[in-house]
Amino acid sequence: MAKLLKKPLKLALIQLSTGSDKSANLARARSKVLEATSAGANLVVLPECFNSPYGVKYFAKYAEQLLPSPPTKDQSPSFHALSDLAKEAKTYLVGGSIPEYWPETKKHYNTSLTFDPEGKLIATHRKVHLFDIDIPGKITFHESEVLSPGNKVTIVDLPEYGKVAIAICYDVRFPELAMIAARKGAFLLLYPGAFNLTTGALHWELQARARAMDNQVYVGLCSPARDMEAEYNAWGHSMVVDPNAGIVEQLDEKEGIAYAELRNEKIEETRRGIPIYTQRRFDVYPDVSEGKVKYEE
Ligand SMILES: NC(=O)CC(=O)C(=O)O
Repeated sequence: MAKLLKKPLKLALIQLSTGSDKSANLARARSKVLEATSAGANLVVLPECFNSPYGVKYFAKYAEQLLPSPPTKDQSPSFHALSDLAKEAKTYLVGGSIPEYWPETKKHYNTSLTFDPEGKLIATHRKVHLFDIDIPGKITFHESEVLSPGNKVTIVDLPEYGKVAIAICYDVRFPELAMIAARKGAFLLLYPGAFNLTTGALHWELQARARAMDNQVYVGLCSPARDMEAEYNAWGHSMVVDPNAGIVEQLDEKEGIAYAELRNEKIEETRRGIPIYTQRRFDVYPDVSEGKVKYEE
């Protein structure tokens, strides 16, 4: 069996307290990322909308221009803060997500930027599935009032470690995306995400464990910390799940960092024990990772 994860990797998910002051959010993210790398993290993840409050009315207000890449500091202070931070901390950094504006098309996106330890941008993922839901008496949310969807599966190859898939929050509910990434060789599926008190209680842990179980890979969900003063109350509970669907680490709702040591042996042991990877019946149903798939490495 080829090694999906070439050597052990220490993952850190930063469950960040965020507020309405973008500069303060960026400064707080910097101090927590440096704390994580001081503790030995090689790959650090920030939450969805880590530089702004999460809400339809905030997307345009906080949006930054990311294209053409690289943007200037005026166009995207967050791009430069993340790039500088990855370099300073000498880490792979998944910059949660930020609201993006592309003036040529006048479209907004919910976009995740990933940087390597030299500060180079190595992946961009625009949230593919927009969070449009209506649970009467509980929560109504329509990202599509402002945002446009991304249109690809995103996989990034970290040369020393292997392939990691990056998607955002509601994307976790679509098993096809995870399955495609896993079948293209990802050892880890990462989702910066901000579930809420309704959907978090229902499905946060279940989604993480289901994606891990279906694909026998590691899964990381990284939430903002809960703020009961904010209009949108994030669920928190950032967590890492192993390839056998076991919870390696899960936070409560407060600010914190979830750490996990990821090892290839755990993937191999899981796949040896329950060998669904070699038992698929593509003569009965199609392989979703083949054919017309838009993805980018
Ligand atoms: N915020 C999201 O995109 C998704 C979410 O909260 C959910 O799926 O539940």
